Amino acid sequence: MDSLEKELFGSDTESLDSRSDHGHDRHRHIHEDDLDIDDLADSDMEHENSDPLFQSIMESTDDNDTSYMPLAKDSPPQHTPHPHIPGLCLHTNVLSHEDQSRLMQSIIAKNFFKGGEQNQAMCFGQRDLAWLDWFESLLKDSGTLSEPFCRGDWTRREPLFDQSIMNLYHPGDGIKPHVDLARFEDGIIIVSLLNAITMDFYPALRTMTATDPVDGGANPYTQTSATNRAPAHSVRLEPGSIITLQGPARYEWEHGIQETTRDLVRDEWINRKIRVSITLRKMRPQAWEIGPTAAQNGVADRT
Ligand SMILES: O=C(O)CCC(=O)C(=O)O
Ligand SMILES: [Fe+2]
Repeated sequence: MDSLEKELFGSDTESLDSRSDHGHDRHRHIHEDDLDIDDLADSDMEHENSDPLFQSIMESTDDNDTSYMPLAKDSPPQHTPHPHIPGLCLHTNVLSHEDQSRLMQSIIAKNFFKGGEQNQAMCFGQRDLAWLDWFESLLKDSGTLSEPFCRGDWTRREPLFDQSIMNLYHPGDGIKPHVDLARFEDGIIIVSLLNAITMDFYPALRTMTATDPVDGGANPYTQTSATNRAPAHSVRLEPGSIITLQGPARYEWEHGIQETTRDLVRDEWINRKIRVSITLRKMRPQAWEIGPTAAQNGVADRT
């Protein structure tokens, strides 16, 4: 456990860890005006060490278990477009341990998951995401947003992101296959922290377009798709990695995470551990006009 503490809060060890659970009663909706602008100021070690989420991360660590994937610190970022899903690109080795620690410290300091009692938090606007400028530079410097992996039309938009969902997964937790709602623009990124998980992709039962009504109106879209479908493709999301979704990957494919405690990775079952993800998106202008109710409905249903 000492090793994880080092990893999280200033480190020279090789790996990080995490996981979560959900339920829609447990969603926490955060609006800019509700938040203190205290960024990392209160993220001192004492606070983190007494935080139940931090404790839970610590408890999920098993020094003898090497199944979680170390982040190759000295490896450069790699950008791998998916061979069968146009617009999906996996970017590995983007966030170092220090980068992940910085984000985790910020999440814990903001108490977004209420010490681990809630598994999803949404932020509208940028005010509570004190790390966003730094993070956008990191994305650009790492080549994650470069052509041909990401189209310039969205990577040059201002602001790049103004909506965020943070998800906490404990072993056994998942997220049902879904296409992200029409109220978000094309160009979505998902950042994986702490531990690896497998994300599955399915051809969408109902595809979407960039011009669908933001409220789903005439073309209602259900987040929850039919069960019992075998995924067409699976992608292993390592800690420190990012996936970018644009075009078909964003509108014509569903993504989801199975509710299971272990994933089959290259013939080997790997137990899940606590994982945190950050999804960053930009609201379509019309979605802001609909107001906070529509914005609140923008959360993926993790029940
Ligand atoms: O947690 C993840 O990796 C996926 C989250 C997601 O799909 C969403 O918030 O829409
Ligand atoms: Fe999603």
